[in-house]
Amino acid sequence: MPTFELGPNQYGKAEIRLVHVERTGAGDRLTDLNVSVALRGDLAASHLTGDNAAVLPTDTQKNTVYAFARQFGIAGIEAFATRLAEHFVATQPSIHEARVTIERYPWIDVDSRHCLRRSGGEVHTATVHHGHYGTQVVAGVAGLVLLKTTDSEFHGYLKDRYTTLAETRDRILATSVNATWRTATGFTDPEPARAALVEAFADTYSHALQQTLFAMGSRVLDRCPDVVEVKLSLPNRHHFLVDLTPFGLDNPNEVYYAADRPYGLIEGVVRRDGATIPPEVTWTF
Ligand SMILES: O=c1[nH]c(=O)c2[nH]c(=O)[nH]c2[nH]1
Repeated sequence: MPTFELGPNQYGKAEIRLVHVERTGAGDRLTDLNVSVALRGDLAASHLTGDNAAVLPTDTQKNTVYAFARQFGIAGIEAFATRLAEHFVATQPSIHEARVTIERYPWIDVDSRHCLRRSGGEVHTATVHHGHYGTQVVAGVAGLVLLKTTDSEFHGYLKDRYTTLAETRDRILATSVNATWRTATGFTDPEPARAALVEAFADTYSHALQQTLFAMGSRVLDRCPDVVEVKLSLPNRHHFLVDLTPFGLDNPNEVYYAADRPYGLIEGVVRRDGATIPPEVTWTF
């Protein structure tokens, strides 16, 4: 009968998506992190016999990350990771080593108040349809990630027996803009359309992402006379306020869990009155 032994092992909560908003009078400061924790120590029994006496649950590790963000803020990712790693080793005798890895996603201020754009990842697109009908140019932008730390509400919606969503008068609104626009005349500079999308997202007080979508499309039509219609596909990147009350902490719109899926997907076309889509032009969102 062969015998086997347990080799090196570690465990922890990976990819804890934490968004921290420091609300200052001079504009909100956003920190967007992906935190992973790995712990090592006297953990053989949990693997060999199922005895969990030495196991600090990964769920607890996740809670600690959110609670520390509220209690201590996030001055820098090195300091935040060090505080967490030291905590796990100092407070749990069974844990001898901790590795905390943090990725920080950089954001750029769109205005001096509440709107930011995530840097990198944005793609500009162009699709040309050419045939007996002439040439149709569809230009666009994809992966343009925008976020407002406030000026967004969602309430007054339908409720049925399956509804659990709480109405909110103040939430984070974030999306990754996928937009295409069709011009009547062919080539056009995409920058004014892109700028109009960002500007409308920033300055529209939102009651729903649907309303923001229409405002964004309308702003493009307003600013770009040669654009006939705009198609928008806006994933609602949900940010859920973390309930810190079990840890004796309040959460005045400061610590959020950034969920990646599932997400709402709000899509629509905004066009000039009377604009017709040539049947030859097949839209792709
Ligand atoms: O802006 C929103 N539109 C919705 O249709 C919706 N549905 C939901 O659960 N949250 C939101 N937010």
